[in-house]
This record gives sequence, C-alpha cells and structure tokens, in this order.
Amino acid sequence: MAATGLRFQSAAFFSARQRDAGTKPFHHCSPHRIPIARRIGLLKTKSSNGRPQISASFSNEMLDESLSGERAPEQQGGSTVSITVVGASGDLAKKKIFPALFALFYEGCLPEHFAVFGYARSKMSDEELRTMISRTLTCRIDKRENCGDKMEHFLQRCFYQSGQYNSEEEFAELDRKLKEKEAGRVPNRLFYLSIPPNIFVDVVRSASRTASSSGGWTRFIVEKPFGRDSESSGELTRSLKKHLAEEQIFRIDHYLGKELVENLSVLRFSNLVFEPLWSRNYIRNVQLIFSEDFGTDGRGGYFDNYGIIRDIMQNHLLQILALFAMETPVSLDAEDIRNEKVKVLRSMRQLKLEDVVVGQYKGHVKGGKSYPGYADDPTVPKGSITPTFAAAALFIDNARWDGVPFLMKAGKALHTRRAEIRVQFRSVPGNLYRRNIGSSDLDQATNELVLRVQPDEAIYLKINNKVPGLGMRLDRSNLNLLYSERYPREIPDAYERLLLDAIAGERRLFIRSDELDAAWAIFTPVLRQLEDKRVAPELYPYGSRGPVGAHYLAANYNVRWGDISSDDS
Ligand SMILES: NC(=O)C1=CN([C@@H]2O[C@H](COP(=O)(O)OP(=O)(O)OC[C@H]3O[C@@H](n4cnc5c(N)ncnc54)[C@H](OP(=O)(O)O)[C@@H]3O)[C@@H](O)[C@H]2O)C=CC1
Ligand SMILES: O=C1O[C@H](COP(=O)(O)O)[C@@H](O)[C@H](O)[C@H]1O
Repeated sequence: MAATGLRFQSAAFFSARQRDAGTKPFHHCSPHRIPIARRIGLLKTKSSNGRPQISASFSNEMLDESLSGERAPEQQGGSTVSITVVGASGDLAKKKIFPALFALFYEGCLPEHFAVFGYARSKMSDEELRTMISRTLTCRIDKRENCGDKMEHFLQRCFYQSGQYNSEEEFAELDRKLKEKEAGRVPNRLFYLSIPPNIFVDVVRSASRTASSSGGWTRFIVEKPFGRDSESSGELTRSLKKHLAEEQIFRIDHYLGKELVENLSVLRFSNLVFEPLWSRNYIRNVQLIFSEDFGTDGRGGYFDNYGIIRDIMQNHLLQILALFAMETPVSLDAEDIRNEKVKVLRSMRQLKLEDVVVGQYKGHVKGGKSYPGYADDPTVPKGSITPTFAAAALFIDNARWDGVPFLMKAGKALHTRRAEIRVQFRSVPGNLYRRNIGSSDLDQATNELVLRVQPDEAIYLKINNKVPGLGMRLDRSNLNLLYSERYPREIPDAYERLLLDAIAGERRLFIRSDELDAAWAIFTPVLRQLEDKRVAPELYPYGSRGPVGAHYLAANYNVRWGDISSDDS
C-alpha cells in the first residue's frame, strides 16, 4: 500500500521539533494506539510509553482502517475528517472546543483534509462564526511563530449551519454542506455534543439519520452529565444505543485528558519503587481533592439540578480513583484498561449517608469586596439546598484496598483552585528516629506522595530528612518534580488530547457504558437519601476552606486532610 494521500501535517514540524529537542523524537500528537500500522511495520518511532505512533508517512487508507476498525471503500483522494460542534454558540464550545481544535491544527496534529462545522439554533454566517471563534483562539506560549497566519488558515476551514436540534431536515442540510467540503474523499465525521443533556438524544437521532457518513466512520463525543442517577443514566444509554453502536459513543470526562492523570498509570506501572507499595500494606489513605476559587458564576441553572457530587465526584474524582486503584491491565489497549476500571468500581461499597458531608457557600465580604453566595445567583431557585461542597469516604472491598479510606473533597468558591491526589503512607514500624522527629505525632511524619493535577503540575514526595549540621534533627522535605521546571513547554489542554483521540478512534480515555453504570451504583443511593431527607448543607463563607464537617469526617477514619498543612496550602 502506497503511503500517499492523507498525511499528518506534522511532517515538517515533527522533524524540526525532533532536532530542537536534540535527542529523542517529540511525540506530541500521536494517538495512543495504531495497531494496523504496527502490523505492517511502517512505524519506526516509539511513543514515551513504548507504543508505536503515527509517523509522517501514514496513509489515508491505513488511517481509516486502523483508526475506525471499519474498512473504508477505496476512493480517490484519501479521507477527510469533519468535526461538527453541536452547540457551537455555547460556553464550552467557545472556551474549550474551538481553541483545542485550533491548537491541534497549530501543532500539525489534524489530518490534512479536515473541516470544522458549528451547528446551533443561533443564526450566524460562516464569517460570524469565525469572528466569534477568533476571540478565544490563543497561540502556544512557547511557540508563537506564524500564529496569525495559522489562525487565518484554521478559520477558513470553519463553517456554520444553523438548525434546530431535532430537525432531520436541517441536519440533512448540514450533510449537504459536509459533502461539499469532503469533495469525494472517504468521509469521516465526528460530532461533538456540546449542548444541554436534555437534547442529546434529539441530536443523535437526527444527525445519525441524516448526517452520518456513508463510507467512513461517524462518532459522537457526548459531554457530561450522563444522567442524574443509575436510572436516568441507563435510560440515556439505551436511547443513544437505539441510534448508535457503543463504539460510536465517546463519553468524555475531560479530567482523563489532563497530563497528570495520564501520568498516573506511567508512575504506577513503569517505576518499580511505587507499585510494590500500592496497597493496604503501605498506604494509610488516599485523598482526591478538587477545589475552585470561584462560584457557579452564571451556571447556577445547570448546577442546581446536579450539585457537586454529580458535577465532580461521580465522574472526575471517581475516574481518577479508578485509575489509581485498578489492577495492572493486560495491555494499554482501551478495553484492557476499561475492564480493570470497571472491576475496581464494581468492588466499591455504595457510599453511605454517614460518610458524606455537604456544604453550600454563602456570601462573604473580604477586603471591601463582596462575594455572592450560591443562593444569591438569580438562576438558582430560592431556598435551594444543592451542595456546592462535599466530602466523602469511600471504600474498595478487595484484597488490595480492604479498609483503606479513599477520601474525596470537592467544592466551589473555596480559598484556592486546585486538584490533587494525595497518598498518605503508613508510619515506619519501630522508627529508630522517632525522638529526632520534631512532632510527637509520628503520623505527621509519614511519607506522602502528592500528584498535583492543577495548577502548576507537580509530583512530590514528602520524606523525613536529616537537617544538615552536627546534631541529629529530622524535618520533612519534598522530593519535587515541578513540571514547569523540568518540562518548560506548554502543557496541552485536556480537550486537545481527547479530541485527537476521538479522531483517532482511541477509546482509552473515554467512559464505557458499564463503567458508567458502576460509577452511578456507588453514588445513586446516597444522592437519593440526601434529596429525600432534604439534608441541609453546612454553610461556608465564599473563599474559605469549606465546612468544618469535612475534618470530622476525616477524623472518623483517623485521617487528616493533607492540603491543610502549612507547607502545602
Ligand atoms: N461550560 C463548561 O465549562 C462545561 C460544560 N460541560 C457540558 O458541556 C455541555 C455544553 O455546556 P455549555 O456550553 O456550558 O452549555 P450552554 O448552556 O452554553 O449551551 C450550549 C448551546 O446549546 C444551546 N442551548 C442552551 N440551552 C438550550 C436549551 N434549553 N434547549 C436547546 N438548546 C439549548 C444554545 O445554543 P443555541 O441557542 O444557539 O441553539 C447554547 O449556546 C453541557 O452538557 C455541559 O454540562 C461540561 C464541562 C464543563
Ligand atoms: O466538568 C466540570 O469541570 C469544571 C472544572 O474543570 P477544570 O478543567 O477547569 O478543572 C467545573 O468548573 C465544572 O463545574 C464541571 O462541570
């Protein structure tokens, strides 16, 4: 098979970066898994996790076959990818999706033949869409060359179709426009549903009937929330599957696309020093912490129907927990990883009401500035008891994790913006140096591994260390891998990675329906109880550290939150 047709634009850039990097190839935009390419032995480079990756000479036909699993008919001119952002006028589209697509284009990671379409009810011309998008596009901080030209080239490939979300006719109109741009090439189509969940099924029904690709693949990225509980999530899955095969559904959890979350498995499975310690034998507790220093800010209407447990814990934090706690997968293939995640999720105990603390932020005046409470948001119903903060203690009933508390804490309008994983290890039995450790509480002198997902990505390990000098005094110090120092290039946004993977047909970072069922099974009973019993959230001031109840919950399990110590907060 000739390596002609679609080429990743990265060819020139790729080799330039390889030269710049000095030694190893720079694998910034390779999808994770290219089985057919490996089979036919064309690829010479290896990715950082040892897997083969796309080379500059990857042909259309190879791409079609390897990435979609569906053999495309032989056609003149190779293949093309059209990405339709449904809900193009919305917040997420403007803030994340178009900028991520531009970043991929800028880095040479999009296929040669591609088009971006916006679809929404708002009336807009192509030009107006371009103006709207251009306001949020940014250039890589570390690589600004030709950015203006690249923006212009990218915008020329962006088009708009206005339509109702349930209109087969208007999706058929989109289909006609897509065909024009596809110009007889094998058409691959990706729809990104960046819309409120109540219209997911309308869009999937209409688009799958009248705007599916004939000959190439058709995939749908579906944004959260995937239902409100087990029942509604199951209903959504069944409705989607009336129109789509599971392989066409890419349920996105953008935390899985974050650099540090990606690195979690690398840390575990490619460093001998960690995996042997990764169990109840050495780990006392694990903490998954998410905080934002702003409130719901105009998204109160959406948020009030969900609350922080559904918004952050049931998906982002639980996904991280699954990656943290799963057994070693057979391989890095999507199904092997997702199988292990499902197993660990299914080993988890249903969360109990007594293991949950909920809070809601109230207005606060600080430094002469007043910060509104959640209930002051005009889009929030009066008297709402929706939690904007929650802390929870979860347990995995399997041999590896029996009895180890996995503590989660998530909140809006707190004192800082941060997401991190904290692993607190047991104390050293019969510690010879117990008298030399400043604190009398040996639990305070245990090792702690911290993966700071954001901001300022870092991995650090707290160790006990001798303070230099003639005496023998120990203190706690950090072995610190600060990304901005070690890797001084901009870290791609999670949406870039996930879009690239969806185009490549790589499902590893997307949620399978059985994973979703298992995730909802853990949280649904407690969510129901909180609502049925109308549990009142503990109020906390905007910009504070959240309800004190979170500390009592942790104390029940003999745990101290790691983010409150003076050297970390
Ligand atoms: N915004 C964010 O930060 C995040 C969002 N998400 C998820 O992404 C999806 C999109 O979010 P976001 O962009 O904030 O949503 P928006 O509320 O901005 O809605 C997107 C677009 O959908 C259309 N729309 C809005 N409400 C309705 C309605 N009731 N009926 C029909 N169409 C409507 C509007 O387009 P028009 O009127 O032009 O048709 C709007 O521009 C949601 O599922 C959300 O949960 C997930 C993570 C973060
Ligand atoms: O999914 C969501 O995530 C954002 C936080 O994402 P981040 O990447 O900025 O950390 C959160 O604000 C939002 O409420 C939630 O729906």
